Amino acid sequence: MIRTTHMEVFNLRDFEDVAREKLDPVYYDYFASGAQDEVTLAANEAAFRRLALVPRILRGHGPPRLAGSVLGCESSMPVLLAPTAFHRLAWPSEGEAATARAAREAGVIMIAAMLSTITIEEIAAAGGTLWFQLYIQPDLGFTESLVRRAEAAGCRALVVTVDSPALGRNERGDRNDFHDLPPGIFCANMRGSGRSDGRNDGHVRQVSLSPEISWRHVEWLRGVTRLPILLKGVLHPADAAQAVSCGVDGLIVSNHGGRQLDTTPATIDRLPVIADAVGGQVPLLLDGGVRRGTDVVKALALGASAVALGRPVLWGLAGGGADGVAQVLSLLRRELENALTLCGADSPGALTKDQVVG
Ligand SMILES: Cc1cc2nc3c(=O)[nH]c(=O)nc-3n(C[C@H](O)[C@H](O)[C@H](O)COP(=O)(O)O)c2cc1C
Ligand SMILES: CCCCCCC(=O)C(=O)O
Repeated sequence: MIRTTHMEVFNLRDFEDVAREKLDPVYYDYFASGAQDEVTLAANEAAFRRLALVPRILRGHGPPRLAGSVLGCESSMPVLLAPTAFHRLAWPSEGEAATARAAREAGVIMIAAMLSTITIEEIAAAGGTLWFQLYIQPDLGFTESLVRRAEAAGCRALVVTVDSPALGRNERGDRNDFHDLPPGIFCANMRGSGRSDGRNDGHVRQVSLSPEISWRHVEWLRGVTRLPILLKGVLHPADAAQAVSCGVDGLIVSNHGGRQLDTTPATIDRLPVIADAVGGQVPLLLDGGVRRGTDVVKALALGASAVALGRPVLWGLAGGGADGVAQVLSLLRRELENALTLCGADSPGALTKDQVVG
């Protein structure tokens, strides 16, 4: 159990307090913040609190089974690690390698961020099942070289982030004048060769979040890889339907943890309309504000195959490296098991949408 001078952790929120105590305040703000007024950041958690769970009774079964698979990848519970950038700001010695080790030991899928601070090959050396998150770069030759590296490293799916035609306006970052990584920490995957402009020093300014990225690029990507492709950042049912028509294999209902367009709705509030639009043709995942086993249960009941965790993983990492992340995952697993049991469900698939009321 991670303990600091005056804190013990009993749940995922407690880890934020530990991390705040340990982190440089500028890095804490980078991890914790949302865009502008942070309306969406707050809405994600508030929406989970607003929804109520209706248990079913007298089901007479054993302990719930949490294990299952998503897009052919086994997972010990329906929880993935969402892609988050710059893990060496939280755990300088190892960064993403510590996160990957904890995910492997917990038997869950880690979505490695393109903007990791060690390379995808180094993460793969530490990790179990990995998916690779991609911001499609206008330099398609470079983008393809990243895809080939992810494939060669053994990544089992590509997660294309589509909510970032520009960077969200982060005022905590502006106030802290935090616009680049400190010396010695880089966007490690961006340092490789293969860029048509020859720039390869891994500085954040080399990353392009471009409004030119379109469905044409998704079609292009579909043609260059056989890996399953998920789009991350889908909130509109028409986009969800178009993604399925484009041959996309899965969707992540996400508002980037409230870091991109502020005042977008909470993800859990968008899940039902997206689930209706997709009609079970591809798996749906959800992230944003998942902090409790009951949150996971609500998302599963409303149509998600699994959820992804963003900040709590960073808090665990900052608190204790791989051990801290392991503890976050183990706390959530225990809560999920308990919540499923109390809901009368022997597995995630036994939940029904009428068990969530608004
Ligand atoms: C510090 C930080 C960095 C992030 N970096 C990325 C990233 O590089 N790529 C991406 O697609 N999403 C990124 N995200 C968004 C997460 O993948 C995820 O959507 C979000 O954190 C989920 O919300 P939660 O933090 O409330 O769990 C980042 C989020 C945070 C907090
Ligand atoms: C132009 C670099 C942007 C880094 C964004 C990483 C991210 O998605 C986030 O912080 O959120």
